[in-house]
Amino acid sequence: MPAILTIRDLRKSYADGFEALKSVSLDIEEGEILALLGPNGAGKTTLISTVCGIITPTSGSVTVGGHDILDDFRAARSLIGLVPQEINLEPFETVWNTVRFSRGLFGKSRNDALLEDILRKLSLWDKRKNRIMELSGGMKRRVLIAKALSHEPRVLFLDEPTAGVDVELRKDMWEIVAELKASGVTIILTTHYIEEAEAIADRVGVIAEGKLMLVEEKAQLMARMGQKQLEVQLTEPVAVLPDALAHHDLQLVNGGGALVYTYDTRGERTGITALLNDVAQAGLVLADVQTRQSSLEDIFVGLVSGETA
Ligand SMILES: Nc1ncnc2c1ncn2[C@@H]1O[C@H](COP(=O)(O)OP(=O)(O)OP(=O)(O)O)[C@@H](O)[C@H]1O
Repeated sequence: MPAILTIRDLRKSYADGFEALKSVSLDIEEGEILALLGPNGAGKTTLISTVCGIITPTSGSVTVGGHDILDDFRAARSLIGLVPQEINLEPFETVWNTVRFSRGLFGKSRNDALLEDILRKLSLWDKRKNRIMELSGGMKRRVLIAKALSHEPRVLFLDEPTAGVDVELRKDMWEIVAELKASGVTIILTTHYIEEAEAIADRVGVIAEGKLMLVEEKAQLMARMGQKQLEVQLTEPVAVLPDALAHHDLQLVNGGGALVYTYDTRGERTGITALLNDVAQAGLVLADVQTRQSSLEDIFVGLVSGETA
């Protein structure tokens, strides 16, 4: 799949000198869902706002569908839909007018059938004549999505779509995102919720202190999550790994005082029994054993705290 969005060496320093983005590079493929995870203040909104032309980058480049966001702003921006974090709707306007005006702002010709389709998909059709002020918080969030889709963007940014919403609405949002993907829209969403990234993303990016620390297929991250480590502490340290243990995936740690064995919990066999037999055969005596499972949360916390996961 070709990249629909290309971000190269993007940097943003705010007027007070604060460096909110430090050389971010990223390619986003057409039709994928990318979740950007990061703690408060990591730079997620700055990244999205820069791509959407709300913030001017200090350096670097961004292209959307081949259009540069600075040199060819209108063409680039017309391919993007943005669902912001804050609800920024006109309270006295009706749902229908809100969505219709938004399409008009992008200079697109009137297309009531398309808007009807969008509102129906978002379960807002029955509310089309209601004023925004008469809607629940969850419905307002749906209107934000309808508004962002009104000019038929190919890339949709959702900035923390489920922050502060109840569990039911969160699940609804996930379904909406899945349907949008099925209709061919590329989706980039920011979130604090690791389970949200697990539930809906094809790829997961972790951003911390303005840097993109990792971008990886969710399936690969999940495979990493499936890994467990067994640490075998020895009564007497050894200088080198005995030959009899060479065929096991082992690391000697703690100055030779412990062996770390990494295994896949999803495999049919973990290999632990064979390993412990071989350890005994090699004449090593166990003082203690413990296991540790790495999760996406471990990986995330390790990355954002500057430690390796
Ligand atoms: N206009 C500004 N001037 C100076 N610093 C700013 C400005 N806007 C944002 N920042 C700083 O840039 C950093 C990144 O902010 P940003 O809003 O991009 O983070 P975020 O990852 O979206 O956070 P959150 O998850 O809390 O929404 C923060 O330290 C923030 O204080």
